[in-house]
Amino acid sequence: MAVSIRDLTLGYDRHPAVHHLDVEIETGSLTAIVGPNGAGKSTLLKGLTGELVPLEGRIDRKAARLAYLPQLSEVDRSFPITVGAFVAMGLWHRAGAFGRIRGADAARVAEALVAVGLTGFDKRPISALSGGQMQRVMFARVLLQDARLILLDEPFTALDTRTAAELLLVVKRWHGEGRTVLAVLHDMDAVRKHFPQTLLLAREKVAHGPTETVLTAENLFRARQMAEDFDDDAPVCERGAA
Ligand SMILES: Nc1ncnc2c1ncn2[C@@H]1O[C@H](COP(=O)(O)OP(=O)(O)OP(=O)(O)O)[C@@H](O)[C@H]1O
Repeated sequence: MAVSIRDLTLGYDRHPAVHHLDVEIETGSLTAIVGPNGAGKSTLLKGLTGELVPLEGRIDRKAARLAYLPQLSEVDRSFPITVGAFVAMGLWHRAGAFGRIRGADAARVAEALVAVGLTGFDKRPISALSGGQMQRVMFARVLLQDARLILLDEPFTALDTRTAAELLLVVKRWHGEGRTVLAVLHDMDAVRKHFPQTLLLAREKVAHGPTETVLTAENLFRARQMAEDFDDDAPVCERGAA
């Protein structure tokens, strides 16, 4: 098991956004996390990275190192850093936070840029990139992290068809290499076509398992109904109080 989630409640200012979640993620699985807006999908990824500490329950993960691709909108693209330096951050596990990137590592950065179709972009400032190019740069950084557990938050949103298709191939390569991949997605057709496992979330788990058994009309209807009842002012643990 790559990730074991037990009775997990996550939230902000003690208001729960993910409620009493029990999920086991198999090692080497390729899982889509889907659900209505505000369902807690990004929150769950932040719990898995450790950015958010559980209000209740626990997360056990086998992999010591994970890679996380945040939503593009969360990345400060005005920060004065070159593409090469941004991608090289993926090598921190080798070089240390203040280590210098040189020799073989510089070659690795160049290779990662080639792999995402950005050959020769290393000296450009990230502020000069389009959204799709920036998304490719973030994929290159994940490539260098060489992590067994990879978390992707809306990796294909706002990309043109070609860029999305190319980055999907990168995700499939990670899956082929036996890495565990979890991706928050909104495009149900893409999920049905390319993601064998799905977790359908509406603050609580609606369903988890093989995609065709999860994305049924009945489950999607239930998730929508649960979304209508979302209460951002709910106390920290309604179920516990009941
Ligand atoms: N930093 C934050 N501070 C306070 N509340 C937050 C914060 N981030 C998210 N929330 C709230 O937590 C709930 C779940 O949000 P989350 O972003 O996890 O949902 P999501 O399923 O990823 O939604 P979307 O599909 O719209 O991206 C929402 O009610 C949201 O307003």
